[in-house]
Order: sequence, then C-alpha cells, then structure tokens
Amino acid sequence: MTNPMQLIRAARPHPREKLKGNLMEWFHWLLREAEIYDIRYPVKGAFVWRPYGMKIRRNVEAVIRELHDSTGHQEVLFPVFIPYEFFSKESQHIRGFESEVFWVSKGGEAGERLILRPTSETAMMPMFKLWIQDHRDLPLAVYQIVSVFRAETKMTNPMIRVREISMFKEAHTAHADREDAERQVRLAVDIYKKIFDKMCIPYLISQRPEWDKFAGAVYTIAFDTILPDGRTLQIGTVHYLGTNFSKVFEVTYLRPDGSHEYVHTTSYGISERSIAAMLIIHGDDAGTTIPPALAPIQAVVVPIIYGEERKAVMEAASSVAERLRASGVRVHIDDREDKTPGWKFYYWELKGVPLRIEIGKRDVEQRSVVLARRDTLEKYSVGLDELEDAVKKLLGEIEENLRRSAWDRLRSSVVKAESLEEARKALGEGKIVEVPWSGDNDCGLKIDELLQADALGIPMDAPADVGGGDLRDLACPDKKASY
Ligand SMILES: Nc1ncnc2c1ncn2[C@@H]1O[C@H](COS(=O)(=O)NC(=O)[C@@H](N)CS)[C@@H](O)[C@H]1O
Repeated sequence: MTNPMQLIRAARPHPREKLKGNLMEWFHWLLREAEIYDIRYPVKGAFVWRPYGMKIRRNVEAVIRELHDSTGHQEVLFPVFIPYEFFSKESQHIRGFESEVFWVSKGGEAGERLILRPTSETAMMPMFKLWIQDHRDLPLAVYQIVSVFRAETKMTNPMIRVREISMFKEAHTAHADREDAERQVRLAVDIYKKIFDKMCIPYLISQRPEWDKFAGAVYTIAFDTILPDGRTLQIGTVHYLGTNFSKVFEVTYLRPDGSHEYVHTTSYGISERSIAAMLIIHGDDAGTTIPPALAPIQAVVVPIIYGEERKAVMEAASSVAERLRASGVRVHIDDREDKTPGWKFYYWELKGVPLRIEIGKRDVEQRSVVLARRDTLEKYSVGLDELEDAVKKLLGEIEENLRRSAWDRLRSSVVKAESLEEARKALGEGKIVEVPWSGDNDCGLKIDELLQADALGIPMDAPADVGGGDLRDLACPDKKASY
C-alpha cells in the first residue's frame, strides 16, 4: 500500500515577530480580528464574549467540569451578594481585598451593606456551618463557575486582568484535619496540571513567598506560565487556608470521640486568564492555533472551485465532512461563494483552526484530499480511504507539537544562577532565574531588592526548604563577605 499520507509541503511555521513587538497590541488584534472577544464595552475592565469566543470558553469549561466532577466535587451556585459583616470577618482576607470590592449602593434592605463577591470563601463558610455536623459530612468539595468582581487597582487588560472575572472557577473544600486538606491541595494541583496540559500551556509550579500569598491563606501554590515577551502570568492558584476561615465562621464538626474540631479548608481558582494564555502561547503573526481538544472547529473544509466543477467538488466536500462528523471530529465546510480559497485560508488560520482540508477538481478525480496543518503549515495528500485515520493522527500530532514546543520555550526561559552577577545577567536577558534561598523572609525580600525582581516562590518540585548553595546569604550580605 502506498504511504497513506504524502508530504506535499514542508514545514515552515508562520513567524512570531509581531508578538515580540508589542504583545498586548497583537493580542487585542487577535481578539478583534478572530471575533473572539470585544473590548469596546463602555465599562472599565468588563468585556464581551462573542460567539466564537464563547465556543472556545465552553470547551474549556467542559474540561474543567469533567476534571472536577470526576474527582468528588459537586457543582453549586451561590448568590453574588455577600453581606459586608461576613466579608469582613477574616482580617487578612478583608485587608487583602478591601480596596478591591464593588459595593451594592442601592436596592438592598435599609442599612444592609452588600458587596459583590470578589471570591466566595466568606459566602460559603456560613453555609458550610449549616451543612457540616460531624466527620461523616467530610470531606466536602464544591465548585462553581461564575462571575466575580474585583475593582482591580492595577491597569486592567482584556481577558487577563478584568474587573468582572466572568469565567471564575472557584472550588472550596472542608476537611477533618490538615493532612486531609493537604491531600486535597495535591489533588487540586493535579487537576490544574491536567487542565493546562489539555490547553497545551506550560507552567512553573511554586509555593508563593509569605509576602505574596492569597489573603487569608496559610500558603499559596501558584501556576505561572511565561509569555513570548518574557513576562510571567499567574494562571491558577491553590490555597491551603488552615482554620483561618473556619475559626471566624465557627465551622466545626463532631469527632467520633465527642469533641468538636474546626474544619480545615482549601480553595483553588482558575479564570479566563488561562484562555488568554492559551491563545497567546500558540500565537503567531497569522493568528493563533487552538489546541484540538479545545477548538470549536477542529477541521475546516475549503472547497477549491474554479468554474463549472462546483457540483462535484461540493458533493465530495459534504461527504468528507459527514464522514469526519460521524467519527467525532468537529468539522465545518466554508462554502461561501463570495470568498476566494486564499481569503478563506487566511480567515481560518487567524481563528486558529488546527487543520484545513482542501478539496479541488483534481482531488475529486484522484479520490484524495489535501490536509494542511495550522501549526507547522505542512501539507499532505491523503487517499479518501485513509481520511478519518489521517485526520485523527494529525490532530494528535498537532496537540503534541503545540505542547512540546511551548514547554521547550518555557524551559529555555528558566536558568539556575550560582552568583549575584549570573542572576543579574540572566534577568537582563529576560530569563526566569532560580536562586538558592534560605527560606528566611527578610532574605527573600532582600533578594528581590538586590535583583530588582519579584520572586515567584519556591519551585514545587524542590523541597520546601530550598536552602543550599552559597547564595543563601546573598540577601544578608552583612552576615557574609559581599560579592
Ligand atoms: N482580575 C483578574 N482577571 C482575570 N483573572 C484573574 C484576576 N484575578 C485573579 N485571576 C485569576 O484567578 C485565579 C484565582 O484567583 S486568586 O485570587 O488567586 N484565588 C482566589 O480567589 C481563591 N479564592 C481561590 S478560588 C488567579 O490565579 C488568576 O489566574
């Protein structure tokens, strides 16, 4: 049998030059031109999801729901209003969010002070108190995918830093003790790895330093990715909250020995920022490539028609689309008569459709089709008999290539430094630098200051006490000869 797939155009991926210029200018161009999201809505930090964007978002939500529903989480829906007296109970939490809450200024009962949830720990705790009586009610794990509201003081940025976070998946869990709560933390980290792996987003996992953890948390584990301009983006966080919230909300459970104990809680969140990361990381000068698992259209059929053979070509195109649909591929035929094939190629590349199927008169005669990959731009000629297998094989290769090349780029952005000079040089080259740290906070802050950089935290694949290396005194030069 002849090789079912003949390579007819070698790989020559689109350049990524425009992303290196002004990344956010490119990103806003993509959102507008690919009709994903409209940033013209006249409220600061609030934006519109257009139909194509909504389809991408629903696919991401489906992955998030599946991974939560299959690991013991129950989906709930809480009110958007939180009484201020609830919100202000946990001192660290209120300090961390006070300046960012939206207030309901009218419509509440006389004197009732309501805020719009910035996150829902203080909305859920009073209900956990009602739902949890004894150890048999634990562990409790709920999640919701809702809008939350933060009057971000920093500059807002479409889909990345918004004031109505409209795809905020927040999970909240309660446990009998720290050990079980930390089991949940490890489960949450694993769920986030799976979500980002599906989105082909590479990540660094670190435990945030004390001075940069979530307000009210005992500790925060964060997923960061690295954008083409070298900036890091926090795309998900997992918090162990200890009994900080259960104490102030008096959420206890009856133990078998008759004593009452405070529950230990966790919370973990991800938002539309992860979709922004996916679109940017797989972006290029012609648009983006949406990983097949999340692509609203996985294969777009473009009939190549010049003149009278329209009927034969369109019949072949419909038959190819039907066969692929029947095999579970999300496929679309672009049969617009007022657009040329070239225009259509550009249009669907912009929207990130991972695979294009071209069918012309010659293909009909030879009973073959042309498959064009969006990521490498390679083109193959495939016999109709091999259609479904070839399409599925290529979609798998595209996903694998997107993931691997994104990880390669991330790994090449992180270097270890053994001296202050090395660290400074690497930072100057836009790298992420890993330096040994004693774990002492003052030292950590001093390292930030000396290097004029913000610490992401302790790499999670390293033990918590990352001490070691002679840079541990870096931040405390008075204790040691300076460099
Ligand atoms: N203004 C924002 N716009 C878009 N995404 C945001 C914004 N603020 C936070 N996020 C995303 O939401 C995730 C969770 O937010 S958080 O503040 O870190 N954590 C919480 O709110 C916890 N209650 C867990 S649900 C962050 O990791 C970040 O990826």
